[in-house]
Amino acid sequence: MMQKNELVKVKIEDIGVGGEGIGKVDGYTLFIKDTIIGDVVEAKVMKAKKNYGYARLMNVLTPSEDRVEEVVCPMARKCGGCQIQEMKYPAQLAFKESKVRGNLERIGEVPGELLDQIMHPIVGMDGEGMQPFRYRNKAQFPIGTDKDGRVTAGFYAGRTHSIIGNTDCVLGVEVNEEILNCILDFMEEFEIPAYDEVKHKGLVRHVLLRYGFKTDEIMVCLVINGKTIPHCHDLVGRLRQIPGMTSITLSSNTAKTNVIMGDTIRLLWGQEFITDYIGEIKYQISPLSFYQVNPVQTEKLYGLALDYAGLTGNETVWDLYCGIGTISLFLAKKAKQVYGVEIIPQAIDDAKNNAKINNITNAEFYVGKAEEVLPEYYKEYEKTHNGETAHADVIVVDPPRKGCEESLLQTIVDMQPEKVVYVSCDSATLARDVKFLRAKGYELKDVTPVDQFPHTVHVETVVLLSKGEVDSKKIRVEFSLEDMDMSEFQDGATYPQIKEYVLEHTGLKVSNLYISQIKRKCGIGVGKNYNLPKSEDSRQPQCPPEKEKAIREAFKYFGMI
Ligand SMILES: C[S@@+](CC[C@H](N)C(=O)[O-])C[C@H]1O[C@@H](n2cnc3c(N)ncnc32)[C@H](O)[C@@H]1O
Repeated sequence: MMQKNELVKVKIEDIGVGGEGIGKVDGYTLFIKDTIIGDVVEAKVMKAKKNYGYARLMNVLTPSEDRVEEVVCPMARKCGGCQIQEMKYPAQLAFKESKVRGNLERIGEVPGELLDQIMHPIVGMDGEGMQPFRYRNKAQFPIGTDKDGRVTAGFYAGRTHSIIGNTDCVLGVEVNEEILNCILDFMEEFEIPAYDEVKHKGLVRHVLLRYGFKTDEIMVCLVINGKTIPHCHDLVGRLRQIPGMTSITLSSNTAKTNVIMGDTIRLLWGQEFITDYIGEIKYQISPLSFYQVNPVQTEKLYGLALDYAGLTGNETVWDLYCGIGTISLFLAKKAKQVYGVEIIPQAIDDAKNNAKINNITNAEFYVGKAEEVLPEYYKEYEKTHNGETAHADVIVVDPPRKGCEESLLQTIVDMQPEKVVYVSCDSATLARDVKFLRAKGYELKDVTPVDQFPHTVHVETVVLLSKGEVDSKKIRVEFSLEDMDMSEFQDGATYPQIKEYVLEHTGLKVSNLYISQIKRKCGIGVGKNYNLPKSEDSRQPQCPPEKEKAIREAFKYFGMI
């Protein structure tokens, strides 16, 4: 075990979830902030536990060859928003790719040989060797007072309430700085106080900025500890001079809370939303809407999801955790019907509205928890359709970091879609869920990481799973729609009628397969290939005697025998 204040020399081998470099000294693990893979550093142990500890970087003894010569944002270390800005971009991508692969192997128990075949290189931002900045379409700056008593905008210094002034975050668009300076000058001039988190006093708390990359529309929303802002007309007059200004609003948040936005939005000028596009789909984005922050990479991510879904226009698709329907609407253009499920009612309102403005009529949206809505729909469908299971061709999930609940994954398996497309922002929970789906017979077919958040440790991944030998206990029966038995139209009762009769009179559930087997036995014609196995080695389950008896009773009742 290390001792506090001990000076150690460490080679950094990995990056932790919080962005700290990780190195080992005689088997003892140390986490050291502001280091990157390949650095050899001198560090001082600050906190020592039994098997691991935290150390402070004292000197970079030998810099990693992946270190950038000059860090673009001088605030990067203090701010903590960009954990790996000191790493060259290609090295960031390599790190993220190996993180996804490592989690799939370790947590997901996906064999390395399989990943060699199905995992594609990470999709980074364009430009070989470039350092991608200015990719975020959304920024939220806290407003406070600096030590000289001047109003300032910036970010909170780690674990404190004090704001370090920085009006130009290099991940955001350049116009943000002009807007913030305009607001700060206005506040200075009219002596409008910034909010003080500790005293719960003052007025202006945060400024939310959004920018439409395809439309150049700008949104400004001031979050205030009150209902109005004095000299509001003056502020609006200044802000609307900025080219692209489209929406100026106030959000009232008078609660003593860390939550940034208040519940109500008041329009000051323009309209309450800005418009932007992902691909050809138009989205109206209001201050409270969830919208992906990196539109360039989002288009690539959704393009992959669409590609993996392999739609031809005949499919029924579920988009679970659909937010404002971004993926749903992307897929709706190529599917027969899309159902979206999302927990936040406001997001579903946005989704419905977005469907409307794009003239999309084959997308329906439900508010609720995916793990409740889908299983309930499945059970209800079975009840009202005589034991038939609800059908889905493709199920897309894009859950938050914690991944999907097991009950939801089980319902997905029960529904047996041909394809499951999993979009994930946490490869550890993705790996856990992939393990579950593979154990239930789904095959992992493709894995592609996408870098949505350059300079941070986060990485998105999209994977495709296909229906394989689902549930090894059941024997696979293959048949297609073309083989469907049409003879029922000549022979008295339909399959659902027979099923209903059997269920009502005996409480037994019988399948189409069993009905067709007994029809054959009774010499009632069935379609030529109906339920005959396609491959030589397929074996069909045989109808048990009590079900045969019940089916024969139904045939008698319908005058078929
Ligand atoms: C990673 S976002 C994906 C949103 C959307 N697919 C997109 O790309 O814009 C996850 C979404 O899941 C929603 N959510 C969280 N828990 C949920 C649950 N249990 N059931 C349904 N939606 C949930 C969140 O509100 C959020 O909109």
